[in-house]
Amino acid sequence: MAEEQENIPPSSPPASRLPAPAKATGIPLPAGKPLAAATTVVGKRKSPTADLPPAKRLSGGGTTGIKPPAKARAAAAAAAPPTRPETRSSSRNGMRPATAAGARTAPARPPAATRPAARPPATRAPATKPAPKPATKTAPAKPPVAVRPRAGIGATAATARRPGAPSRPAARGSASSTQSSQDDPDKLREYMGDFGKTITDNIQALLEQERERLAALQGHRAEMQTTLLTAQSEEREARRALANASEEKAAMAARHTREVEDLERQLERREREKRALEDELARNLDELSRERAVARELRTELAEQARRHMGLNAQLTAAQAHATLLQAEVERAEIAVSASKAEAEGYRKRCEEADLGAEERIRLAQAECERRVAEIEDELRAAESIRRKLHNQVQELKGNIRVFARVRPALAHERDAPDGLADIAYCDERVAAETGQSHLTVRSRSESAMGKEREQAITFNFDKVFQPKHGQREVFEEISMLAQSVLDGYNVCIFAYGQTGSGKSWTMEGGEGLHAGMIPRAIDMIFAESAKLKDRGWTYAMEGSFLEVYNDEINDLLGSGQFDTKKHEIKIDKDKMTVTDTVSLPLANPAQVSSLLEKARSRRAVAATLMNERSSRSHSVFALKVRGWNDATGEESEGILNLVDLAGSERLASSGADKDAVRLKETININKSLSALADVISALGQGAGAAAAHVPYRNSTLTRLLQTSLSGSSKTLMLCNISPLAAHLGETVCSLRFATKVNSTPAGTARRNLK
Ligand SMILES: Nc1ncnc2c1ncn2[C@@H]1O[C@H](COP(=O)(O)OP(=O)(O)OP(=O)(O)O)[C@@H](O)[C@H]1O
Repeated sequence: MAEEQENIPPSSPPASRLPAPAKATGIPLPAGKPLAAATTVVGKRKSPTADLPPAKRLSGGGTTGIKPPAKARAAAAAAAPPTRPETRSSSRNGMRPATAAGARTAPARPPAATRPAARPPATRAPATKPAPKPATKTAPAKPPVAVRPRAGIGATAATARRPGAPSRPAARGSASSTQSSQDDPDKLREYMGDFGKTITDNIQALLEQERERLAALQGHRAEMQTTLLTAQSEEREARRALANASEEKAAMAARHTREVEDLERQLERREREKRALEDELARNLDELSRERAVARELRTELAEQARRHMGLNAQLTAAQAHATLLQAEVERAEIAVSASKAEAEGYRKRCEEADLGAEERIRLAQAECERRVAEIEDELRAAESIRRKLHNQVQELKGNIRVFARVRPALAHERDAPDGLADIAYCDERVAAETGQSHLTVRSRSESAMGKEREQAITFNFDKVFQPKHGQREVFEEISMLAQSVLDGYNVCIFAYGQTGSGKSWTMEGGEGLHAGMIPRAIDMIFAESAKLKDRGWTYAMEGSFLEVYNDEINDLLGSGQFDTKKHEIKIDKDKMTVTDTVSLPLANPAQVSSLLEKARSRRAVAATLMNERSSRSHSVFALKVRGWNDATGEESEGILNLVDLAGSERLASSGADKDAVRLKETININKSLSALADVISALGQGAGAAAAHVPYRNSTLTRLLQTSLSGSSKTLMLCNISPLAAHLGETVCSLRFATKVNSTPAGTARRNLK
């Protein structure tokens, strides 16, 4: 049983909460007490004889030989009242009515264990000490012997139960009867016989009573055992039910946990849904408020529209009234117009008469005007002729062969050149402008044969010196007059001369926009001026060609195919020069000239790729032929503008030609052609007529190509390009000497090609 109790989980419900079967037994279990205790209590359960005190029952058991169950005995021992020894002695005595009376009265007493501790122990009490209370209670069931009308016994019994009541009259009665019996032996014997019989009857009655009780106790014991078995089976049932209930509880707890989790998840979902709904509600509320605002605006607008509508209605009414008024006025006006028409008709007739006179006057005025215009045009043409003459005179005064020097700026990568920049000094620009002459001085340092360092300063005079700071615009300002001369029917030849990299191509072709060189600027100007001269009756037609002279041979830069392989011949007939098999393109506007230049440039680049780098080793000649005619005057003119980019003027050593046969041939040809050019210019400077020297045009292809442009009737300008680097100083001095030689040539007189 103890083991089973240990198996009960601590959380098991108290016995009082056990399921129904436990209750069905009708055995009340004390709340909060373990089942074992309850069982013990069951063992003590009140039987039909429960009114007997446990001590008495045990005592009876001991007398009858019926032993209660061991546990009952133990419980009885634990709960045995201290009166047991007394009881046992009484039982053994068996003859003392006081003891019997005490035994009978015992059931009315409370259990000994519950008696107050202050009660004196029974062992110390006198054997005759009766039980204090219940004697009177049991009396009605079986009248004690003591109450029989026999005075002696009654007195004895009363004395035995209540020894402490000496004042009772029964005691006194007993004493007097003892006295009388001593006096009368027969009475005494009779008394004793009666007494013995009574005693025997009483004992018999008591025995009978005890037997009945024993039988009742045995029946009760069997009943108790049955009840115990039933209780045990019920207990097992209860335990099974408890285990089932525990399992069920655990399952329920798990289910409950799952349900709680499900509910929590549902709760979270609901929370989320709630939040989403709240958000949506907020949005809807926002939208609603916006809608309301829109509705308010619409209502306001509607009210405004209604107000306006009413206003318009009022205006319409007013306008209709006004229209009615106007209608009446129009009708009046129509009448007035009819009257005016009639009046106008009268005026028209008078005007026609006046027009006839006016037309005559206008015709006369127009004739006068035309006469004046003709006079003015004649004056203009005369002025134009004078301008041309003056212009030519200015050019003549300036010289038909003019030389400019131009020093280019040092390029970014040249500023840190090891030898630095050459020491070149320029004259004062104001002095140069006043005198029309300018110069530059080049200083060089060299060692003499004696090992002395000597400084040499060479000054070169030119018509104009352009410093590195001067741009393309300033250079062209000095050249523009020559370009104008082409329109006037003069041949103009502009050379760019100098060593490789000195800025010849930059000067002639230049870059974009502000950096445009002399060729595009001259072309633009010629087209612009020809357009202006249209007012004075002049019409111009232009065509261009672009040739290259390389190793004294001509290549057409505008020809077909990638590279010109044709053999070209120069033919001159009566001051008219032509080159066979070359292309001359008509040019109607500057854009066409630009595309022509671009084509020539690209072909030159291809040629350079196929035959080494030769752009600086060849002369390029762009020729713009300008033919003009004046329908008013019948005048005609033809001029050619030659813009020549000469090959680099390097000396043999510095060109590296001494190590390379191709370069040697190039250099020889370049020097030959440049020398021939110098000779031609020199010869031209010696004047025309009888004293005129032979001009050696035929000494080189270049001079022959430029023959018509260099002859006495042309205007020539040489631009000597100079590098600013000290490393190029030797070549610079050579170029400047060559340019000075050209510049020192006496100028001839240019001739205008008029027909
Ligand atoms: N006045 C200038 N201002 C700015 N840059 C210049 C000027 N003159 C020349 N240059 C630059 O100097 C470099 C050499 O000039 P360019 O090619 O005109 O020399 P070149 O004498 O024609 O040479 P090549 O004989 O090889 O054709 C070019 O990069 C050019 O842009």
